[in-house]
Formats: sequence, structure tokens, C-alpha cells
Amino acid sequence: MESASALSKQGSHPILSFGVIADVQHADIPDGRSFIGVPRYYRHSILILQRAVQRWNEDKKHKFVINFGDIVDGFCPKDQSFSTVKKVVEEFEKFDGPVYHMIGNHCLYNLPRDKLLPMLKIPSKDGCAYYDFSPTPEFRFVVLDGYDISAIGWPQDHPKRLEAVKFLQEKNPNMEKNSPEGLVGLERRFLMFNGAVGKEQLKWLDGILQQATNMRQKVMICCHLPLDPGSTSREALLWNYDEVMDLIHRYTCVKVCIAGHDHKGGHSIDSHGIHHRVLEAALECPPGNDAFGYMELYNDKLSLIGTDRMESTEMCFSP
Ligand SMILES: Nc1ccn([C@@H]2O[C@H](COP(=O)(O)O)[C@@H](O)[C@H]2O)c(=O)n1
Ligand SMILES: O=P(O)(O)OC[C@H](O)CO
Repeated sequence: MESASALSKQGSHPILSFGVIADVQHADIPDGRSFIGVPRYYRHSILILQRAVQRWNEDKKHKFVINFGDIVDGFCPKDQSFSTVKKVVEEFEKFDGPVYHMIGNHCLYNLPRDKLLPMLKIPSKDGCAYYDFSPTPEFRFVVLDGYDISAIGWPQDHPKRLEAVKFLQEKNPNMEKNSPEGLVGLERRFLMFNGAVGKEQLKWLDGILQQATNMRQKVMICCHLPLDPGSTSREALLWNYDEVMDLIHRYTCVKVCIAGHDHKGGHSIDSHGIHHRVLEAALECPPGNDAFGYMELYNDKLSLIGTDRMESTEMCFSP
């Protein structure tokens, strides 16, 4: 009989599994709709998170949970921002293990970085929200800060905000900087609710990918904003997705990129065989429906086992 580690090497048993959820966007307000009319269930979405945590705990096998951002909605009354973020974080903390968070645009509509990051226990230097962790020697998880250069979340006079405002001014001629009106093709990503990975973060990412390569680790990239046009609406892409992907493509260690933000979800495989999976939002599930799941990590693939609206997906790694 083969040992557990031998079987694991062949891919029969997962090396580990972890829970996933995206875009809870909770607020204690009546149901509404997105700009294009998609129903949004702000009160119900926290029930999905509660069901997710209960299921992950019952499964007793998930080593950690990753939240892909936007735990609170921009329409949350601002005098309730702090208490709503706290309430949602407390639901995550009922999980029997670590929870890794990332920030989304809606989090930043509610709270500035200096309040938000400590609540989410995001390791931070100078207000930045990117970090990595390695739960098993064979793999490294990298969490990117897609709002590093952004018109939201930084103090008014912060150089990163000023850089973002100037960039949007140049790229989007509309008065309403969230409107893609008149922008053509992939230019439609130049909206205020998106952002970019800045130069220092790119340098940090380069170092992490070099280190992972030296250690023969496979890498999974997590970012609230999607990184591949094939996996998402153009309006939801990271501003400098091309720069980030050019860097990633210089290495062979990155196998998957997972994101939130584009609520309908998506999946693509890019020209280098990297899987890009955008997770379906909890916010847009009608009452009684769910959108959460867990991922099983193998040496040669990542399997997403989804619930209801979150589609199960098998992602085989390219060599
Ligand atoms: N085609 C669009 C889409 C959006 N906007 C603006 O963005 C805001 C946020 O959009 P949601 O999808 O999250 O509702 C929205 O309130 C609009 O101001 C737009 O102008 N044109
Ligand atoms: O984060 P939201 O709610 O502004 O939605 C973003 C859109 O899904 C991007 O297309």
C-alpha cells in the first residue's frame, strides 16, 4: 500500500483545503440593484457568510479561509460603517482557523486604510495591504493590493491618491469617473472603482516570485480585482493588469490567480496556461441561495467545490 504522502504526490489526496467567499457587501438596508439593474441583497448576504462558516467548520478539514474583499457595501450608512465591518469580521472569526482578508473598493468607501487594515488583521507597512503566506512548503499564496494606486481609501493629499486622480483624469474623460461611456475595449477598465498595483508592490512581487522559484514553490495569486481580460468584464480589470501579468509571466511558478469584484464570476486560462477564476458574489444571491465554496489544493491542480451560484471548477496546473 502506498503512503499518504506518495498518494498526495500523485494528486489523489489534497495537500490542503481552504474556504473561499467574495463580495459579501453587507449593509442593514433594503434590497437594491446594481447600476445595470442586477438585484443586490444587502441584508441576506451576511446569512450566506454565516452558512459558509458553519459549513466550513462542520467539514473540519479546511486549514484557513480567504475572503476576496468587499465585506461591506458602499451604501452602508456611514455612521454604521465601523459597526458593520466589525459585525462581518466577527462572523468570519467564528471560523475555527485563520482568515486571510483583502480589501475591495466598497471597504474603502466605508473606512480609511488606517481603520480598516487593523480590523482585518492585514499585515501592513505604510498603509499598504499586500502580503504573502505559505501554509505548506510546496505552495505560496500572494495577496495583492489592487487599490495601492487608487482615488479611494487614501487621505485626500496622499501621493498615491494624487497619482490615481491624475491617471484617471488622463484616461477617462467623463465627469463621472465610474462611467465607462465612450471608452473603447480594454480602456473601459479606467474607472474610479478600480485601481493599480504600484511600483514598490511590483518590486516586492518580483522578489516573492524569485524566492518561490528558488524554493520550488507553486504560487496562487489573490487580488480583489481580476488580472486577465478573459475572466472578467473589461470594466472590472485592474488598471495595470498588463504590467502585473508581464511580471508574472516571467516566472513559471504562478499557477492560478483568483479574484472577486466582477459579481457574475468568470474563468479563463491565459496564454501561459495560468488559470484565472473570478468568484461569484455572495451579494447577488437571492434569499436561500448561496455563493461560497472551498478549494482543494493538489500538486497538479486546484479544485473549487462551489455551493449554488459559485460554480465548481477544476484548474489543472500547466507544467
Ligand atoms: N456603466 C456604468 C456602471 C457604473 N457606473 C457608476 O458606477 C457606480 C457603481 O456601479 P455598480 O455596478 O456597483 O452599481 C454607479 O453608481 C455609477 O455611478 C456608471 O456610471 N456606468
Ligand atoms: O464593486 P462594485 O459593486 O462597484 O461592482 C463592480 C463591478 O462588478 C465591476 O464590473
